[in-house]
Amino acid sequence: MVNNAAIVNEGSGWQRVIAINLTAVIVGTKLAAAHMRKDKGGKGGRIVSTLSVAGLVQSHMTPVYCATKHGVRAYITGLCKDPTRPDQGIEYAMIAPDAVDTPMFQSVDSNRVLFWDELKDEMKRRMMKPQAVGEAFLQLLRSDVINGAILQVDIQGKTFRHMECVNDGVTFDPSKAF
Ligand SMILES: NC(=O)C1=CN([C@@H]2O[C@H](COP(=O)(O)OP(=O)(O)OC[C@H]3O[C@@H](n4cnc5c(N)ncnc54)[C@H](O)[C@@H]3O)[C@@H](O)[C@H]2O)C=CC1
Ligand SMILES: CC/C=C\CC(=O)/C=C/C=C\C=C\C=C\[C@@H](O)[C@@H](O)C/C=C\CCC(=O)O
Repeated sequence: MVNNAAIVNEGSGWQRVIAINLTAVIVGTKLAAAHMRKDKGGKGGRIVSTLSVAGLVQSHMTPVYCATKHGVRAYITGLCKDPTRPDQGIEYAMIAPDAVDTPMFQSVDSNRVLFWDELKDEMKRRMMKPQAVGEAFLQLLRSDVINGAILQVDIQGKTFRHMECVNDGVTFDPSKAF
């Protein structure tokens, strides 16, 4: 199961950002986990949530959006560390891209993102094609164990992090995960 839907809007209507980016992730994850857990008759599985670099840093450009992505990281980290998780047979991981050339990015303007006029050139310089994120996603799924992984994707390449955001280089070491 993938939690991917999100919006960005720092203007009026910011409450909806919390509803979609954070509340809906919690609701969806609860529903999926209840269906998937092996100890309750399910088949187990993986739940991957699309974070953002905004879930790893604090940005004055998108403070509400950042708060939701940090919230997702905290929530998923908690599930990842649940001592009953191995019996449930569910793994949790996240992918954290930098700017990507999608309708979300293309629709950004100074009503939705703060300081956009000053920062847009820097963000556009860092922008990736969606394929880069798709390839990273597949790389994540090919790993034997993914519980605890955050795969950061940016124009420098890919970096695996563990839930505490310790940079461990490009190889995910499951022994350091939870
Ligand atoms: N585009 C970017 O620069 C970056 C995007 N992300 C994340 O990637 C994920 C995908 O975003 P993009 O593809 O860029 O955006 P997008 O705007 O192109 O796609 C978002 C999708 O979410 C859906 N959605 C929005 N609200 C919904 C709702 N209430 N119910 C059901 N579906 C809803 C939209 O219909 C759309 O298909 C998001 O979690 C976003 O935060 C992360 C880092 C950078
Ligand atoms: C604006 C694009 C909309 C949505 C995509 C998304 O996920 C939002 C990201 C928002 C903020 C990301 C900030 C990342 C910051 C760090 O990488 C800094 O090193 C970047 C330096 C300058 C950018 C401006 C800032 O930090 O506010």
